[in-house]
Amino acid sequence: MQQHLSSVEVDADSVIRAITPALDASRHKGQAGKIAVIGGCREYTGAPYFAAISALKIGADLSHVFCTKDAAPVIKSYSPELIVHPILEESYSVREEDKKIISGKVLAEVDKWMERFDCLVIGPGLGRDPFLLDCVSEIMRHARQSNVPIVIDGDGLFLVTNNLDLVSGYALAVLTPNVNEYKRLVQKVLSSEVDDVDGTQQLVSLSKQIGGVTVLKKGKSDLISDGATVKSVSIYGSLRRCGGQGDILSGSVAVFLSWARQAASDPNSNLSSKNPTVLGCIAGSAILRKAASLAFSNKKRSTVTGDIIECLGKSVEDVCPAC
Ligand SMILES: NC(=O)C1=CN([C@@H]2O[C@H](COP(=O)(O)OP(=O)(O)OC[C@H]3O[C@@H](n4cnc5c(N)ncnc54)[C@H](OP(=O)(O)O)[C@@H]3O)[C@@H](O)[C@H]2O)[C@@H](O)CC1
Ligand SMILES: Nc1ncnc2c1ncn2[C@@H]1O[C@H](COP(=O)(O)OP(=O)(O)OP(=O)(O)O)[C@@H](O)[C@H]1O
Ligand SMILES: [Mg+2]
Repeated sequence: MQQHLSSVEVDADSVIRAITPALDASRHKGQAGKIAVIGGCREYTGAPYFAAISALKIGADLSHVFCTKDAAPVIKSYSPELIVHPILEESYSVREEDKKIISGKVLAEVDKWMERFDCLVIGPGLGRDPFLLDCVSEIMRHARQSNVPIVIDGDGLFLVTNNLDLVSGYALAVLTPNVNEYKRLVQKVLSSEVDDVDGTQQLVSLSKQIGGVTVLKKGKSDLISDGATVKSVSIYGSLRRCGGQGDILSGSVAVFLSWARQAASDPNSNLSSKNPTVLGCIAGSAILRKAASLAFSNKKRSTVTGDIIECLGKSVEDVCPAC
């Protein structure tokens, strides 16, 4: 009989404690993380907001959003905490002959900031406009050249699934597919259907086939693989499946991934042999689930994504007290 590969449930609290930086009076603004979300268009303004504000609520210092011109005032009005750049354009607002100039301008705007970012989150509420996605492909290429980690979610996964070279072999890329997004990835990369019997082995194959990119497959348990191992996070979350929880997750993974890289660079740390993208996924998933559980215990059926975001701080504090 064929042996099935099983995932290992991780001690997520230990990971969170190992990578979360201590709050220290000598640290300056920015050291706890500068995150940028590339997303937000005419239809979706909630998703990029959820991802960006979650990064701040977990403990990042600065959170930017690069979105379309018409999404920007809406996102700004949700929160003064976010730095919002109204730079992306959709096809409907661009003449064919202006596309080259405009995409050059978009790229120049993002490039001004690129090297300062600790992580990009690409895709929450991005939409699927072809011109916009072409610009975002260029942004991804530049992020990769600058060694900036990227978390790819939502419509970013639509883009990447159809252009695997954008991430293939990039060790600092994380894909966070939901059930649908995973199905499309498996079909494209492995030319097969999702294996419900030996899903763990299939996840490893998927990650390997994209050159060791870390994949966080969302579901009842979140499964994380970089092609070498499979870790599982099954901490109880909530019974509510309101939209936006994946967006929280993407912002959360971005912060913890940045912290994991920072922690591993300390010569006294024993994290240097661990993959920071995997550590970031473990911590991000666990904190979202803990926050969802706290929110659900208060709000039950009326729990919405904003309630979960309000519990992110406590879910970090319970594991890693600030002082
Ligand atoms: N407030 C906002 O601005 C938000 C904006 N968002 C943004 O929307 C964009 C598109 O992302 P997405 O997630 O809606 O697209 P996709 O994955 O194709 O799902 C579409 C449909 O698939 C189904 N379905 C889903 N899960 C399933 C499951 N487990 N098992 C079975 N079926 C399942 C379900 O369809 P139904 O049940 O109606 O048939 C679902 O409605 C993207 O940019 C994202 O960031 C969101 O982040 C939410 C908050
Ligand atoms: N069946 C489930 N049981 C428990 N938790 C789940 C389940 N499905 C998803 N989750 C939790 O919700 C989080 C978001 O997963 P989900 O599949 O809703 O993402 P999504 O569809 O991308 O969300 P979004 O609406 O933000 O786009 C996961 O990380 C996981 O913690
Ligand atoms: Mg999603």
